[in-house]
Amino acid sequence: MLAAKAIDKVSKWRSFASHKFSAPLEAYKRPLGANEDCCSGRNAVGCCFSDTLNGVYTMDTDNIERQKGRNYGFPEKHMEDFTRKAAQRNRPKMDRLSNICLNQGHQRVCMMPRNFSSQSNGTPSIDLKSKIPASFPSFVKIVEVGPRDGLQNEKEIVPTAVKVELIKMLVSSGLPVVEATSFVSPKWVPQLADAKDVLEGIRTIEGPKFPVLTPNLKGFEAALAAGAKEVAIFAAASESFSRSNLNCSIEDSLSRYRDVASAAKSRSIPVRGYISCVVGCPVEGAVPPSKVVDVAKELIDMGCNEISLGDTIGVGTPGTVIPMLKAVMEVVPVEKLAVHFHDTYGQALSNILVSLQMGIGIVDSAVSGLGGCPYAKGASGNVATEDVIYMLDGLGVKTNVDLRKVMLAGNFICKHLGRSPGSKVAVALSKIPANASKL
Ligand SMILES: CC(C)(COP(=O)([O-])OP(=O)([O-])OC[C@H]1O[C@@H](n2cnc3c(N)ncnc32)[C@H](O)[C@@H]1OP(=O)([O-])[O-])[C@@H](O)C(=O)NCCC(=O)NCCSC(=O)C[C@@](C)(O)CC(=O)[O-]
Repeated sequence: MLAAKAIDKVSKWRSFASHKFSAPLEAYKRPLGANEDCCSGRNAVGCCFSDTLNGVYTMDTDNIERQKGRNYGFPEKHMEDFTRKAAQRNRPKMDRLSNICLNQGHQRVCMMPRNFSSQSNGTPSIDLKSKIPASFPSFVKIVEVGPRDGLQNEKEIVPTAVKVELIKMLVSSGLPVVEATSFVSPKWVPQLADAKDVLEGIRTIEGPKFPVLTPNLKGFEAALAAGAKEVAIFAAASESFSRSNLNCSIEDSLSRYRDVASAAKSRSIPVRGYISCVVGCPVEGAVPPSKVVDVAKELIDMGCNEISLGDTIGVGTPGTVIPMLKAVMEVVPVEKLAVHFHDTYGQALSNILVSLQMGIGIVDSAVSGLGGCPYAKGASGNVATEDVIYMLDGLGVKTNVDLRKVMLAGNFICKHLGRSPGSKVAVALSKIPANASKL
């Protein structure tokens, strides 16, 4: 009797599962018909790029219609509308956008020309510049944070000579800013206890900027004594994270930073301000944009020349990042804003893309996707510099950074750390024969 009931339950589940999962999956495998849209929805550019990159792109719109009521935790107004009606509404826009990704038919990727580079070779068959929003920057400044954000979280302490060599390799790639180290308490972050020696090792390098993190006046004075010419202060939008990272409240940290900023001003030292947990905190969960705005305003008022908005644990998506950026842009001019995404859920590039579309022209990243914060459990590495450059090259956005040289730096540090390079670009290129790649 019991067995019969169980069999009945299993067969009901099977029929439910086959309806719920196989039908959409089959639809996903099916190539698009001539009259079907490859992309639909308000955030159509992101959808085009990410989904075409996954290969064949089709949608079971009826199934999506059924699931439309589902909310994945974002406010309704930020939900994407993938319905067939939306597709029809967006048809003219999509017709224009489809040129970006689909000149090669409905079936395959748009970002992978045969030479395995994201750059078009020769004359581009499509005019990308005319497709992107006017606010999209033509140049992006990449702030390389690998030697600091990347190495602060490594279990094994990396020798100073290796750090110095890494910085030199990164500089040789053309990176304009390489965050070198932190002058924080060595009890809190022993990995960067050699900050003074690292700065000594790069003292003679001219050209790029080497900002260092300073959590208080003690760190600021030590950094200047060691030759630092730029510093960064780092606050949080979440009270809990501030306490675990800095051992004090947000207000107390800001009060310390006012002292640092005023000391820096008197010596003409530029100060970058970080805000951590701009969309989510490992303890408090979702962080409302208003909290980020409050801290951003304080940092800008105390004289920071740049504010870097950090998704410390990498939980953001365009759905949460866009409203946060919109709110912060009310109090900080867009040219002073940078974005700093960790890639825990694989959303970093999408988040960067929407940030660029909103006019932001400064992006933080770490070679080979190194990184994570020792006081943010579960945070994965930063977005990989290689992947950011690959995307920007593909968009025709200038960085003046040589991707191959960044990859060499990535190989170097990963070899030292005993792991394979972590960028998607490095993984992809490792799978194709060397002579097939013209990257
Ligand atoms: C802020 C403190 C110092 C407070 O730490 P505390 O224990 O509250 O401070 P304290 O004043 O009681 O000092 C404790 C000891 O540290 C010394 N000390 C105090 N300050 C310094 C200093 N500057 N340099 C060197 N030593 C220092 C101080 O002299 C004393 O030494 P003792 O008397 O015990 O021998 C500590 O919490 C700290 O160092 N925190 C830094 C944590 C950190 O570096 N986190 C990672 C960077 S943030 C991040 O990664 C996020 C970001 C930026 O990437 C963006 C994102 O992704 O969101």
